[in-house]
Amino acid sequence: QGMEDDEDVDLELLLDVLRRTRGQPQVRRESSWGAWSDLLQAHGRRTTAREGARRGGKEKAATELSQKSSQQQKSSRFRKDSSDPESLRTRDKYQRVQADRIRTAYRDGKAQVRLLSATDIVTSSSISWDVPCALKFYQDAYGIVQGCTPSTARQGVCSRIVVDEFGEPDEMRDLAIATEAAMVNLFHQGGSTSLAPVSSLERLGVKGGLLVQYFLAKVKLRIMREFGLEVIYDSGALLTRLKGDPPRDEWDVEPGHVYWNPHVDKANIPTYDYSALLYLNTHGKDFHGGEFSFIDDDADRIVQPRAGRLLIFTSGPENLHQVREVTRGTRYVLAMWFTCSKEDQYRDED
Ligand SMILES: O=C(O)CCC(=O)C(=O)O
Ligand SMILES: [Fe+2]
Repeated sequence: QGMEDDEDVDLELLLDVLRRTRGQPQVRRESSWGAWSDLLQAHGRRTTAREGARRGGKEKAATELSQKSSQQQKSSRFRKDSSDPESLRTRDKYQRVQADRIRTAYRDGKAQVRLLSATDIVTSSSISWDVPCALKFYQDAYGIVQGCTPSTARQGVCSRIVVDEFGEPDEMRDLAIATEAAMVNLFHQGGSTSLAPVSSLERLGVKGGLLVQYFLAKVKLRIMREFGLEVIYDSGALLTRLKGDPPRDEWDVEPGHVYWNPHVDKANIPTYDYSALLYLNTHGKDFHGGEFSFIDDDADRIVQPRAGRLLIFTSGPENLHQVREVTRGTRYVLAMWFTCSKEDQYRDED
């Protein structure tokens, strides 16, 4: 027993990560501190426009699978916080797929590919890297929602997308200040402090609260546009502060807490479909360490946080990732998750 379910997830698709960019992404290098982007430029030259992408056999198979999936929509159902056997089975299966991905892909000595450094600025509207979707993984949570579930509109292709200057410097600074104020006298786990902003709008103050609501809506619209979706629903948000030198005080409920575990967002909350990270400050300037890394079988692919940078990606096992340990300074991020399941959308009472 045990292993049979794993075959449902088409993980061999993950073995050959397709790297393609869409349109004509442009990246400029900031002249002041740090110097890097040759790798990126080399990458850009090798990529082809998404529209011109060849539809290979794997993608065709993925389309067929997606069509088949839509006919079997009600085959299983995950319910958040539920202990019914179906939900427990789904959660258990998702955790096993995550463990499998970690076992295969998380190891020392891998190639380190920097997709974007903090000093690179994406000047085109966005830059994207495509990865094959783990389609079955999406189906099992609540069925397929055409026009929303990752890849249903895109022949089995999932993505990682970066938009720079999504938030203005002033907005990012104001939100970081509001976050810092809201986190006074809050419990923390070692270097990590998190706050669910939607249920703590008063705590964030008028400006901070408005900024969170504004960016939730703006990010949602951007995801719909980037992925060509008809609908999408909120599924939760978190403001997180990571400190390189965590204070050893009475608010520390878990000294030495490890927040840099590799994980699949959807393995932890099966109804998540799209993940978004809006960085409020900048690697190398405001903090050291704290890089975001996609953990692929062949390489780690790194995006360094930069104030105003939006990183969005599909939440399934095609996007195993980690945030690396912050070694110095303080890092702020607004993380947001979205679902295609109307029934599972975030409600304040949750
Ligand atoms: O802060 C980041 O860059 C990533 C955070 C993350 O992966 C998560 O909260 O699930
Ligand atoms: Fe995550």
